Amino acid sequence: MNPNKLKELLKLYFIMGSNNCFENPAHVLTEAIRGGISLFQFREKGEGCLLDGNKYALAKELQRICREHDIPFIVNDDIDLALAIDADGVHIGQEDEHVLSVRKRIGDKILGVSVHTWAEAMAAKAAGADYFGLGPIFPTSTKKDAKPVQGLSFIRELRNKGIQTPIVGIGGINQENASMVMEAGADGVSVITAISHAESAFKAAAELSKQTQDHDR
Ligand SMILES: Nc1nc(C(F)(F)F)ncc1COP(=O)(O)OP(=O)(O)O
Ligand SMILES: [Mg+2]
Repeated sequence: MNPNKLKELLKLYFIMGSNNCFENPAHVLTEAIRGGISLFQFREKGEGCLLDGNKYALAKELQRICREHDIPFIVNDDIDLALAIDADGVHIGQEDEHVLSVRKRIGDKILGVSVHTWAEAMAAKAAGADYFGLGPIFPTSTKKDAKPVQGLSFIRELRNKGIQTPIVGIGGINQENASMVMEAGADGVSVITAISHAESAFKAAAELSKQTQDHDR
């Protein structure tokens, strides 16, 4: 995908699974879209997550909502599911299937990779990653096996070294700190609980969307 188009999509990247929600995930996603998210990742993982047919059914339901509103649908980790439902892309981490083999399997779908070091970023770039997920930027309780909090330094390091690859920050990002992540050089922020646990997913997304505008570098 064209990097500039992808940078626009990464502005407000909502990530959610059924176990991140107190209420109906389809309703939360619909409200988040109404509030202004630009990209969605289906991440059905961790304690109490759906499996097999139930996971597939929820993926199809949320994908339908995204398609109705022209929001690309990304699948976390599960390449088989992504291919089965013709998702718009996948996101993988360092412990998931290797970037090279995933790229071969998904063709020109969007491929996001979590990177935590210069070496991981260069390897992912060389293997065909379309964007980097950098984090955890701030402390997070969502991902139980998250790596140490890295703050904004790694975003700044990549930009100072002239890396233009689309970058989205992740981990503990909310309405209070989203602007800082953009000012450090990220093209967007990804959030889970800042929207999925909000009183109003619509208002939370709208506020975050405001914070991520007007930071064109
Ligand atoms: N899911 C993610 N999405 C992003 C995105 F860039 F999309 F914001 N960045 C990072 C992660 C974390 O990916 P990973 O390290 O494989 O852990 P998990 O599979 O538990 O999410
Ligand atoms: Mg993963």
